[in-house]
Amino acid sequence: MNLEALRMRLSALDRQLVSLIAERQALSRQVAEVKRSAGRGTRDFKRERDVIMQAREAATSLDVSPALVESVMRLLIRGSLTAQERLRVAAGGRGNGRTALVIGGHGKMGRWFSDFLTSQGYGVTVADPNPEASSNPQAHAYIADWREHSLDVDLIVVATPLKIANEVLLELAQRRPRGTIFDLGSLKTPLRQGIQALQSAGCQATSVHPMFGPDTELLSGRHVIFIDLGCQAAIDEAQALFASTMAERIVMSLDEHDRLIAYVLGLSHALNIAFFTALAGSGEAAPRLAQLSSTTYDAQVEVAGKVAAESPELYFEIQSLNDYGRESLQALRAAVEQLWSAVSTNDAARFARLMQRGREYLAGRVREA
Ligand SMILES: O=C(O)C(=O)C[C@]1(C(=O)O)C=C[C@@H](O)C=C1
Repeated sequence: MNLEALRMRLSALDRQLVSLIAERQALSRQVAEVKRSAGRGTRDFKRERDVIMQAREAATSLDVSPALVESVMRLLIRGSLTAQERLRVAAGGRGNGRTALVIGGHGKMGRWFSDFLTSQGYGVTVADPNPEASSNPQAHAYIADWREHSLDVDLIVVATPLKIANEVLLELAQRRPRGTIFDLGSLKTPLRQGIQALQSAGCQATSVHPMFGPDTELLSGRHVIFIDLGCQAAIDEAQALFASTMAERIVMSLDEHDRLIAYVLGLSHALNIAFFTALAGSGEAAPRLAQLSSTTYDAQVEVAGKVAAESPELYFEIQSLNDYGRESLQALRAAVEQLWSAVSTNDAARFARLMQRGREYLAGRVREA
């Protein structure tokens, strides 16, 4: 058979594969329905393991790489979970007849949240000075300035950049709206004033930090943090929005949040910024490096590339506005200093101790992917 004929056979097989995937997805939606009426959760880790083991066995008997088949199965299960989670959120119908205002709803997380609320049946109004950028213009009502809104809604989500969010919370506190109010800030200490004003005004307020980016489709394995501001009704209301998702929900205090975020976001961003700054400053070496690769280097470059593409304004806020931010940046300096002194004094034992300590620390916290 010539190349052309072989490629035609491959294309025909690919079409069959795609229609089998469609059939699998349709079946998995039926499974979702059955599990929901039986009151069972969406994710079933034991079943996933069985599905993967069966596929690996079948691969072995057909002389196909079990690793290849396992990765395909994992993608398919992920596809099932995404579709099933969406169905559940929609069927949860929390928003039926309820209304929400998303201030800053045309920003990245604002758009994610507006769509999330719409999928639950909320009537969503987006307030944003930028008229463009709606992900779904038919689905949401739009107003440029939230100050012109009556605020007579069940839910107000503040999704503006951090610098503006504090002002918005202060102004909201003055108007004392009836609905539940929360912001989506990556840091909470810069919002302390606004949050306290909401508390003293007797508003039903909490503060939420979705620990995922705006491109996230599946919430399994993701975390959402809720800040306890002393109003349990607000926490319940905000948590209920995620009840039909697979996201893990965590409640903590405002200070604990920022202390932890200084490491989770602050340190990991800082490390990547240091990495690409060092590479970019490596002069002659930089273009040559692009032609080489190693597993660790490639993985690190991929993460660093994502960090470099993020908003400098947001990333600067995360470094500079956190009351606890200096602590993690200093920890990074101290760590580089320890590495430097082990290497520059040719102290192999000290270097090995650094590696050993890291291995022990990481072994204690590795989770299943
Ligand atoms: O068997 C189920 O319960 C499914 O929902 C299907 C499926 C799959 O795609 O195979 C998807 C998610 C579950 O966690 C386990 C398996």
